[in-house]
Amino acid sequence: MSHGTRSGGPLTDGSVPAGRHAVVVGGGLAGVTAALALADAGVGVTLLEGRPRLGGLAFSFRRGDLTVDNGQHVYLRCCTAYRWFLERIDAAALAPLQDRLDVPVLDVARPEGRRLGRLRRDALPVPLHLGRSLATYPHLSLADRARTVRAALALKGLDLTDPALDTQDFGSWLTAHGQSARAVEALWDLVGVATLNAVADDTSLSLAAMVFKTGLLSDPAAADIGWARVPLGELHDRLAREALDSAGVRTELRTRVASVFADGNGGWGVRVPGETIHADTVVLAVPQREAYDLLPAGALDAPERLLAIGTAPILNVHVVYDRKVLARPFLAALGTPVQWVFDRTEASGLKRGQYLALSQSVAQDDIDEPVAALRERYLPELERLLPRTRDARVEDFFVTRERTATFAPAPGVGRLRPGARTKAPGLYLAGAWTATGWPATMESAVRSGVGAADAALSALGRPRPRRPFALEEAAHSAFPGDTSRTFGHHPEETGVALRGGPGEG
Ligand SMILES: Cc1cc2nc3c(=O)[nH]c(=O)nc-3n(C[C@H](O)[C@H](O)[C@H](O)COP(=O)(O)OP(=O)(O)OC[C@H]3O[C@@H](n4cnc5c(N)ncnc54)[C@H](O)[C@@H]3O)c2cc1C
Repeated sequence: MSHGTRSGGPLTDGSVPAGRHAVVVGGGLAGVTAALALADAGVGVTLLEGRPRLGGLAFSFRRGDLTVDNGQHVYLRCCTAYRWFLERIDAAALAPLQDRLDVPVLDVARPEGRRLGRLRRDALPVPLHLGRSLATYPHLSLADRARTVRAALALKGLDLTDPALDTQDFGSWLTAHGQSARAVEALWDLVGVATLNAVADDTSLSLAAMVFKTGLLSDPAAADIGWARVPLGELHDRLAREALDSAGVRTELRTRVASVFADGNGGWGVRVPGETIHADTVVLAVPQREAYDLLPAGALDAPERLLAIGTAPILNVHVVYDRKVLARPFLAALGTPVQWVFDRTEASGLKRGQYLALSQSVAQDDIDEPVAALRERYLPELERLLPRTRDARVEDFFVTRERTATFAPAPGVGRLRPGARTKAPGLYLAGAWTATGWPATMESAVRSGVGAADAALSALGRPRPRRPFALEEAAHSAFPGDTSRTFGHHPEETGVALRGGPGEG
């Protein structure tokens, strides 16, 4: 960037009208969303990202001829905000959803040998849509299956607006509702570990109930799984950048923000190396620790709470075989340290053989292990899981480590997560870790970006869209009284004019 002092926004002639400049700090999904939402509403936006790419925690890199994702990412049909985001950047076709939820679950630790089960849905109303699948799920005893249905119905009855839920842990609740250790392993943690990045004992009942209610007990199609058939960078970096460019957002990569300060004229100064950018609105869409460092004094009542939000690691183990060893696009595993295995061959550009990525959540035990130790641990496990690997040659083996992949969804985390508004006028927070009601997901990141943009537009007095943005309705139905959310206050005031949003037409 050049040196000097200037206003944010598209700086072609420096004549952007006052009251319409926003700087968004952080080019992850939250920041890109906030920038798009503000620009779509007519605000001049500068997006500042410290790294040489957009996409934050969901990105790709090159390794020889392969394009590798730092971690396998999936989303569900109920992720309405992330689905909007995909549409907005013209990428929905590149990350399609299953027609119907169908998860192969392979147990390799049964005395009688390997056994494949499936979690899938029928076209029946909730909760019958899962009835047949649960009734025939071979990884649970008959008694466990019956008790699972009873617990699911009890979960469905929980009031997500009850703050007491966040003080309890999901594991104790499951035990109190008759769930055996096996039911937790083969069902509740199978889903929960992948979506929450914590085992039931370490998870807030509030967040767990939100995930299971929204994903499995709201709409029959809610848990249909979607994932990118191209590298994540194609979506979150290249196509996001194209959308930002055509919306008129000025995007600066490799531009790390050093501080944010009140400029004395009712606006904000944003310091980057060699320069200060002035703006009326600043959205901090950075991780919680960085937000803590950048927040001016007095912007939050208890900023130290941000530092109390824990983090949790995810490890991805990448193995390239010289031949095809897995016939399905993905599977979940039981009775082995391997959790979920995805076929990445096509997305990575591999021309010969097969490339598998093992997505290992709750990876505290593995995250600092040397590659050699991980190789020794996981290759034999893959031989147990996928017999065809026994004759295959390993062409490449490497790992990607994300030590702070998500915030830890521990009991009590709910009261630590701030909303989009701060006490400082014109300064907003976004990020998957803010108070969206969702665990640390792409959905939470996009929702937070919409929430921050919405709060900013409301304060700027920007015209509201005729129709409330559909996310608002979706959020209300999931969290009817969640006052920590930052979508607007009343229907005609809510939502951001997001092009291509499902409520438009
Ligand atoms: C391995 C892995 C697997 C995952 N799997 C899934 C999944 O299957 N499904 C799912 O929904 N979610 C998944 N997630 C979570 C999901 O990726 C995140 O929740 C989401 O991407 C967070 O987006 P964000 O914008 O809130 O934050 P981030 O992605 O952290 O973005 C913050 C950005 O701010 C930038 N920044 C920080 N400080 C500054 C500064 N001072 N100046 C300028 N820029 C700055 C950072 O460089 C970064 O780009 C996974 C995450 C990981 C790591």
